[in-house]
Amino acid sequence: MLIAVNAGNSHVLLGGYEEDEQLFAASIATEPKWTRDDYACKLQQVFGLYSVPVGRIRGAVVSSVVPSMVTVLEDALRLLGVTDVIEVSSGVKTGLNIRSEQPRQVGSDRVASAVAARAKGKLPCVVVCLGTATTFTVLDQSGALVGSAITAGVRLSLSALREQAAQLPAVAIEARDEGILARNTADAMRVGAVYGAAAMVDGMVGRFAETLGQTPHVVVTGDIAPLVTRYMRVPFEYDQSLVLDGLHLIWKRNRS
Ligand SMILES: Nc1ncnc2c1ncn2[C@@H]1O[C@H](COP(=O)(O)OP(=O)(O)OP(=O)(O)O)[C@@H](O)[C@H]1O
Ligand SMILES: CC(C)(CO)[C@@H](O)C(=O)NCCC(=O)O
Repeated sequence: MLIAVNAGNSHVLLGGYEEDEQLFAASIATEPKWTRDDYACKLQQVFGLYSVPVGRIRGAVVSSVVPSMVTVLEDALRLLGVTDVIEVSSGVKTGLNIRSEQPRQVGSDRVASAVAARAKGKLPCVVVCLGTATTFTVLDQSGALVGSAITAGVRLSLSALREQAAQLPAVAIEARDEGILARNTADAMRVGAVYGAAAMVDGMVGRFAETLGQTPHVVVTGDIAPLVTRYMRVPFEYDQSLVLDGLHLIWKRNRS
């Protein structure tokens, strides 16, 4: 089994793959203070939870957008006996043409998602990730990564409002089935956050379409996606496993 690991700013996602099939996916918290031993214990629990004997794991591919997490996770995997570990960094073959002034700056999670989106073959394409940050990654007709947009994620913008505006409360993000006309502050913040994110995606996709000269395929991922997509107007595909699938493809490209 191959283990794909994506350390984001909020969660570490783990996926187990065998014969191109995802056998399990798990999400644990990103805790930058945790040591190799903390993560080794947590990973051992996750493998136990999904009935994966560690001896069955023949390798791992690790992507992290939190630099301090890379070594900790790799060392934790090695401690458990997983010795063949690839890190998604500049030396790794992804097959992706990144047309950026600084290709190395592009987050490895965005690279992995772009690799998976390109493999779907529906191009041009915009990958929308609704996580800690909201990101847009644009692939042209040839599958090259030609543009990006990064903004504050839905949860992050709500917590920034609470921290910076004295009269705004902490609110949990939830769906607003009562519609867009909020009549109290907490609901107004929810409408702003959730409908606002949906409208931003619609608007950004429209603008990317103008520049690409073609309507792109839209793939949405990230843990907030199910909440935001219900209010979106552009056609889209939801793929929860995009990052992990991309990591699996990167592993195959580098190890087969
Ligand atoms: N249980 C799961 N199984 C498979 N994929 C998952 C699971 N939970 C979350 N994901 C996917 O993992 C990716 C990252 O999740 P999430 O948005 O929670 O991370 P994050 O830490 O907030 O991300 P980032 O810091 O990169 O913005 C998303 O593509 C999401 O859809
Ligand atoms: C934008 C985030 C935080 C999204 O997880 C991550 O991909 C990242 O830290 N990227 C580095 C900058 C870039 O992707 O251009």
